[in-house]
Amino acid sequence: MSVNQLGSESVALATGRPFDQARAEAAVRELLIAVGEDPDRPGLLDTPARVARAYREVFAGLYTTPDDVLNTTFDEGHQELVLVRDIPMYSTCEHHLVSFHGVAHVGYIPGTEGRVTGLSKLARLVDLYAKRPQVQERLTSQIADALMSKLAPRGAIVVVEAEHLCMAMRGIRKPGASTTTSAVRGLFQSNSASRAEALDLILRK
Ligand SMILES: Nc1nc2c(ncn2[C@@H]2O[C@H](COP(=O)(O)OP(=O)(O)OP(=O)(O)O)[C@@H](O)[C@H]2O)c(=O)[nH]1
Ligand SMILES: [Zn+2]
Repeated sequence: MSVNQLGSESVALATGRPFDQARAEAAVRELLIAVGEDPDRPGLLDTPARVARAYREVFAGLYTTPDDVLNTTFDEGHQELVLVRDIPMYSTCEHHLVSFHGVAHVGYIPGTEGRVTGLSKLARLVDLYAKRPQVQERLTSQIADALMSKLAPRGAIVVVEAEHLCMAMRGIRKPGASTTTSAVRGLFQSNSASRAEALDLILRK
């Protein structure tokens, strides 16, 4: 079984520990008490278990590797850009544990053998890294680096556009502010014309 199916043997890559439902529930209950709530009132009785399950889902990428995702390649002989735009993306800011969300655009130029992967695998790769405590810059780079190491393309380009709820619902309170990050590798780094062409396709509305 693939570890990305979140089976009982799934363990976090960083710590080697599996998801601990009981511990997560206890932590949520404790948090409710800390903010002055009564976790035993009827509306909150099931909340710790529910939130723990939600966290397991939101952080599923802690238990998944690119090998689980980029496991299908086709020998298409395609030598030009492959680009999937506007992949919906929900991640979690590691500073405040609230969502940042938006879209990711993922492109690559296949290697000399022209091997390509399934289009859905690019979206799975975005999910894998988004479903971890993250910062947007690292999320963007990790997607590009995984593409380079697993597909050996001539180049990879990733652009993420997101709104950070930690900047919208609290703190500086600027809803609508959008952050764009890019990561370019290989040909897109060395050849400014290729980079400009891809960025034009990616950012064209
Ligand atoms: N570069 C970067 N910064 C982020 C990201 N997500 C959140 N941040 C920022 O992380 C910073 C954390 O700053 P701190 O001063 O430690 O925390 P804070 O007091 O809650 O900061 P404010 O949000 O300004 O109230 C904030 O400026 C956030 O906007 C991200 O993905 N990338
Ligand atoms: Zn934040």
